[in-house]
Amino acid sequence: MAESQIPTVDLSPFLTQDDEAGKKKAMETITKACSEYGFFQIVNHGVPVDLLQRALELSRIFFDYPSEEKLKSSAPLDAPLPTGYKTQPQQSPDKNEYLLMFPPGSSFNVFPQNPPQFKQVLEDVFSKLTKAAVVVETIVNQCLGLPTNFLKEFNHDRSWDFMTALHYFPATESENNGLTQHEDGNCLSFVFQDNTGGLQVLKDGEWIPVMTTKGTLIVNLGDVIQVLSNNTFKSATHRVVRPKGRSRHSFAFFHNLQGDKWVEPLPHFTNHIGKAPIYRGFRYSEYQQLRLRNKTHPPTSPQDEIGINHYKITS
Ligand SMILES: O=C(O)CCC(=O)C(=O)O
Ligand SMILES: [Fe+2]
Repeated sequence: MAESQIPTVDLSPFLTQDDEAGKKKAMETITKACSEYGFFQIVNHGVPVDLLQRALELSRIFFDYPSEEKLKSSAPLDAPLPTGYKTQPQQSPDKNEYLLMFPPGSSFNVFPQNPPQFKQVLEDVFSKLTKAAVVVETIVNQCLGLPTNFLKEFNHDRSWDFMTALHYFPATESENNGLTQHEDGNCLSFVFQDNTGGLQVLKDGEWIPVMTTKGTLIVNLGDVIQVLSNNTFKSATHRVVRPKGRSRHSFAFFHNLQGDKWVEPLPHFTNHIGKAPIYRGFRYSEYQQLRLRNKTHPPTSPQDEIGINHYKITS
């Protein structure tokens, strides 16, 4: 029987106290989790618990509206990713609908008019999660033994960060896929979900259900960190399974890299330690476009989706 929880890390030693022992303990837990499977959860992260709950409530109200209302906040595809309300293509195995936004103030954003408080709450959650992500990125930087502020400087442009509010439809008798097994393409992702559960992480070949308590944020590493660290830290494999008889609501926040950035294994994890690079370098926007195509034109077989192995050096 698999352990039913992923490790929980208290971020207060980094935010409010000068607690060296607390920091050390947190870093040991994060290093272990990131080396093995790329997932952990955080508490005392600085994002108010009430705000996270409010966002889930308003999201539920929004997704309960009829299609005509939701489609009012649908936008054409002119941003790095489509913003506003979207449904998955008919042939997609992912049975969800979502609302996507870039940082508050981005000209790409299209917000629903209703419920009226939704826009403000989405913007507040986004801003708070941005701050939490910078803190976690700094900790990951330290866990990887990189020079101080290396990741912060490498990933200094926040304009490609994005967030989705997700609604998963209840499972049918024959089928329960909500979001197919995948790794995220970005640097770090944060997820919070309602008490329905359904998020699962692959750990030692077993799917572990991630049940969260109110206010806990789930963190997973993405492909950019895996490539930069030459597989020292893992991009987490995860999926969403839909329960029967009830909808599921969640939010995913993507601490993302600006598209022009060049991504390749860092010398710290290659030349400096006499290890061959596992990936060839690539421009991040190219990878994001390939991944977007997986969504807009889902391949017949999910195994044919393009992931980070596209850049793996094979010989
Ligand atoms: O809805 C969730 O819990 C996870 C979402 C996710 O993994 C994603 O959007 O990449
Ligand atoms: Fe994901």
